[in-house]
Amino acid sequence: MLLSVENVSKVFGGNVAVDSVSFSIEKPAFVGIIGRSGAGKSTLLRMVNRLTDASSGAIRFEGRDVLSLGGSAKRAWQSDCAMIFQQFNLVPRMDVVSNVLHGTLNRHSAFATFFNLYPTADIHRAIDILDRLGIAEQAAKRAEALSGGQQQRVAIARALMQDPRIILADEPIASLDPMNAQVVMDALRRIHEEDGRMVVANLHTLDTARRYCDRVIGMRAGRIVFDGTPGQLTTGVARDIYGADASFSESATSTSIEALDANARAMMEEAELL
Ligand SMILES: Nc1ncnc2c1ncn2[C@@H]1O[C@H](COP(=O)(O)OP(=O)(O)OP(=O)(O)O)[C@@H](O)[C@H]1O
Repeated sequence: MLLSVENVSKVFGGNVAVDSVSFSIEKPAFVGIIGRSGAGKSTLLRMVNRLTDASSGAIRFEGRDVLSLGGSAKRAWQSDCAMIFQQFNLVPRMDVVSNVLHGTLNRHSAFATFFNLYPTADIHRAIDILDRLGIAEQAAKRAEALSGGQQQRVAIARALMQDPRIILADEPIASLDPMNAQVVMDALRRIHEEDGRMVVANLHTLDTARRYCDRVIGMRAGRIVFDGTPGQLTTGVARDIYGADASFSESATSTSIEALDANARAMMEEAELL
């Protein structure tokens, strides 16, 4: 068993954000977590990474309880499961390579980091990773000068600098247009396939989950209401996950260009604009 989440809950005040969630991942799969806003997806990922403390339950990686880790052991675990965020979380005014090198922060002294003194080998590695993601030519630019899709690839490069076993991606494409969303998802899928790293991604669109994931977990109001293959994720199941009524439209949760077009068309027809 690689990763196991056992009866994990998180309560904020009186609000149960994650309600006794259990699942396990046996091999380094590409797993998507879907559900409407507020379902508890972010909180769940943040508990795995130890950014948020769980209220109860256990999370084990290769049998080791990650919720009880402290100090350097906790930091080592956070290196093993790199997080990627919707808003990229780069340092905007800093150049791309330095942003990527920040991924090695845990390994260097505060002094070396403050003065941007990174070993040459790390700099070469950072550029190799950027090259692999198709953005090496952006290396010297400030992060803020890049497109959203490029910035998210810089964030992925920074994560890869940690050489993580798991990549936890919290809505990695929610801020991107469909074209950039595809580039970023393709990059994550390729990293998964070529390096054998586990990817667990919160996704807000069904079609992305169907297209990229080996397994999809559906959350509703803090609970897991679906856990299966993309093939088992029928429209009926999706309706249940999203808690939508009969007017539920798949294209409304889609990022694909065709589906968005179809959706816009339907809305315009409804408004009698066409
Ligand atoms: N730091 C916090 N303090 C209080 N309540 C919180 C906090 N973080 C999340 N919550 C609450 O926990 C619930 C689950 O939120 P969470 O962000 O995990 O959901 P989500 O499925 O990731 O949704 P979204 O896609 O909008 O981020 C929500 O009701 C939210 O308001």
